Amino acid sequence: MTDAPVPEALVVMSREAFRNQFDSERISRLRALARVPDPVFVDDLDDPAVADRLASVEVLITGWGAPQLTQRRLEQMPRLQAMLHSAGSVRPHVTDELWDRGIRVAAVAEVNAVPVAEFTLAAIILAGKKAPFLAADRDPRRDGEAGTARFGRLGNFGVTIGVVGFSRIGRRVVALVQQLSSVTVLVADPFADPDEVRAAGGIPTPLEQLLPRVDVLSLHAPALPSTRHMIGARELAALPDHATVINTARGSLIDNDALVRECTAGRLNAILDVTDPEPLPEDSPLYGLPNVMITPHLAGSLGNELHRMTDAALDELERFAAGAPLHEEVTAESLRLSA
Ligand SMILES: NC(=O)C1=CN([C@@H]2O[C@H](COP(=O)(O)OP(=O)(O)OC[C@H]3O[C@@H](n4cnc5c(N)ncnc54)[C@H](O)[C@@H]3O)[C@@H](O)[C@H]2O)C=CC1
Ligand SMILES: O=C(O)C(=O)CO
Repeated sequence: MTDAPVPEALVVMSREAFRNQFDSERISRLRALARVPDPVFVDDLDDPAVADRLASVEVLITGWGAPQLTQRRLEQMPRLQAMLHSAGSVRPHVTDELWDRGIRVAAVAEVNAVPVAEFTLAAIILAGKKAPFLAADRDPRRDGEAGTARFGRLGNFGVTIGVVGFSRIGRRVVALVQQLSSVTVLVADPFADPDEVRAAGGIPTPLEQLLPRVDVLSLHAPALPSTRHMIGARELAALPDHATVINTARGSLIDNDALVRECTAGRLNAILDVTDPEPLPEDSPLYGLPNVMITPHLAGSLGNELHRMTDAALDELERFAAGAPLHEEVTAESLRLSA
């Protein structure tokens, strides 16, 4: 530690997020790293009762439920020096004014990538076994070969996996699937360095060449205007019969209507941790299909995995307080292609 002054910190997130992310041990660590007058956290920056805290705060630890830090809000925080985001994407919370004012921004997306990649590995293995679909199948013909054939080829030996987005999560998925005994991993990402993809065990492949070759398509690109419906009717039609689409990224990457058509026809299977819209309307045909497994956006953050994100944000606070470089600093430029 240096003799740098101890910064004043405040946690800004929903009450539920705070309860999930900050147990007494982590509140103690926060208090050891920073001056934290009461309240430790606020969920409403517009509450007049917190105006004094905003006037003196130097570091915000943000999370789910935090508002966007607009110019108006930043004017309430004249001493703010850093925003350390302890949840998934920082994008909805930031504005250019942060960087214009020289406020430093850090994220924990690398840490958040770990459980998403692990969930994806599990989904890929189960998709090979067709386990979620066979478990959900209520067709009396499901016993034996006839049952399994409805969902496609069975098994993980020799499968081809298509990874879209050599992102933080995509890279981890490519690394994790190397542990499977015999898989081919194709990677579509126009911004990735092909040598890095090859070094990780993937084969750089343009999306249109990847689609017809995969047993499993796993999406890991960020939600940007350029990625909206990147998997549309044409791309889904290019997938082989019985391929499984895994989406842990964002629902907007897929044209939902086209996916509904393919899955209702029984031609494709899907494992969806994210949907468009989210949640799906109660009458969405996707709910009733045995070839579709839907989880409620849980891949990245649930239960004890939230503590890993809190710890990573507190590690950033420790670095900030010591005047050390931040581990995952976000700049306006680094957000251009990012989640
Ligand atoms: N299900 C969950 O709980 C969670 C989902 N996510 C989502 O997972 C996805 C990946 O997150 P990260 O790995 O942090 O993303 P990231 O921010 O690391 O992704 C950036 C990379 O995506 C790639 N990319 C950009 N445009 C692309 C395109 N058109 N085609 C292919 N690749 C493209 C580029 O290589 C870029 O560097 C995001 O959509 C994110 O919102 C993230 C955390 C939790
Ligand atoms: O915030 C995100 O990006 C998530 O998807 C939840 O971890």
